[in-house]
This record gives sequence, C-alpha cells and structure tokens, in this order.
Amino acid sequence: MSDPKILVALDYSDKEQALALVDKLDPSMCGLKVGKEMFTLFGPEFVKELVKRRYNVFLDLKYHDIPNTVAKACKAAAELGVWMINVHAAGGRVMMEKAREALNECEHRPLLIAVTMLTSMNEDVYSELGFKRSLEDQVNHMAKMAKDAGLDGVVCSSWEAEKIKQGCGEEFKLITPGIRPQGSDKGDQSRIMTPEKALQAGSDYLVIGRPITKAQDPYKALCDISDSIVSHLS
Ligand SMILES: O=C(O)c1cc(=O)[nH]c(=O)n1[C@@H]1O[C@H](COP(=O)(O)O)[C@@H](O)[C@H]1O
Repeated sequence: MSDPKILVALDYSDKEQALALVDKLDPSMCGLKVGKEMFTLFGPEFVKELVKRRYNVFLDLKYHDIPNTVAKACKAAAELGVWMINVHAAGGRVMMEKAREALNECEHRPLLIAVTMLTSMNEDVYSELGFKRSLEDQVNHMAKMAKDAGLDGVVCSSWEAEKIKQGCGEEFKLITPGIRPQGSDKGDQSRIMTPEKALQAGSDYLVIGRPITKAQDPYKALCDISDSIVSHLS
C-alpha cells in the first residue's frame, strides 16, 4: 500500500491533546509531522512514541547550519526511526550533500527533503531578502540544487509543484504545506491551495496543521479532507 498523502502537523503545546488525536487515528490514514514546538517541549521520546505506533513520522526540524553540524544532526534524527527529515536548501549544496552522505550508513534511511522558500512568504517579504530571481524561479533553482545534491525531494508551495515536477522528474517528492480546504482560515500562510488542487498540481504529500488541529472536531476534519481527495488519488 502506498504511503498516506496527508501529513498532520502536530503543532500542539500539550502532549496529551496531541496524543488524544493520534489515538483516534491509524497509520494508514495519515503520517504525523513533529516540528520545532513539540520537539523542543517533549524531545526525542515523543518522536519515538509515534514511531512505535507505526506512523510515518516526518521530523521537521529544518536544519540549517554548517555542513558538519547538519550531517551529524541528520544522522541523529535518522536513528530515531523517522520516515522523513528536512534541511533548509539555503544552507547550500555542500551542506545538503554532507547531510545525504551521513544517511548512507543508516539501516533505515529516512527521506531527506530540502525546504525551498517557506509557504508563509509573500512577494513583499521575499523582495526584502534581495534574491535576484523571482520567488517561483528561486524555488525552482533550489529544487534543482537539492536534486543534484542527492536529496529525495523538497518542501514547496503547491503553486510551484507543477514546474518542479517538470524540471526534477516524477520521482522527486514534493511536500506541500500551506494547504487550506475551501473556506478555512489562511492564518500566517501566503501561498495556499486546497487539498484537491494541490494533488492535481503534483503534490505528493499534503502537510496540514491548523485546519485539522484547531477544528472543533479534529478527527472529523481529517476525515472530511481525506474524503475530499479520494477521487484525486491515483
Ligand atoms: O517544513 C514544513 O513543514 C513547512 C514548510 C513551509 O514552507 N511552510 C510550512 O508551513 N511548514 C510547516 O507546515 C505546517 C503548516 O501548518 P498549518 O499552516 O497549520 O497547516 C507547520 O507545521 C509549518 O511548520
């Protein structure tokens, strides 16, 4: 069976609240993403608990540091048994190559993914950074660099998915946050798309947080989103 398309972003400050949702789910419905908040609060033990429950766990710590530091952090993350980890493409080619090399020794190598440009970034915030390419071209450029460095895919917005698939190939995994079902609150995200459209655009995995975790009934919200994409799954 193929991996579930939805990755629920467990951005909770309360572990019991997170586990109350996890206990209602099963690993065939979705993967789980642990990010900076829960990892800082509850550490590797929490991650291991989710791995033990047989979920695909995406440890989203977005490493961005000198190559040696990132390589060692990636190896340590892989040893937790997670399914996917990520680094910032902005750390550069050598950093990504060293991260990839560090995973060669792992018994179960996690997918290694590069974050391109955050989905919260809009044109104004982007232009202040002073990149010479357009936002879309910069995302594409970073995706190609990540592919050359041997990474398995990138985090990008669904708006960039089609072009990246064309340039980097079908096998190159696209992980897209900034997913908002019709009518849901945008929050701090900028480059957003509905789950259905994101899959049509070429997204492989949909990262979804608040539309599920902040819903009155998170389990129902996840089921509704799952139902809405059934017809788009190949
Ligand atoms: O790497 C990520 O997961 C990530 C990259 C990115 O560009 N944008 C982005 O929103 N994310 C993460 O995806 C999740 C999105 O959450 P919601 O906006 O609540 O759906 C958060 O946990 C973010 O940390």
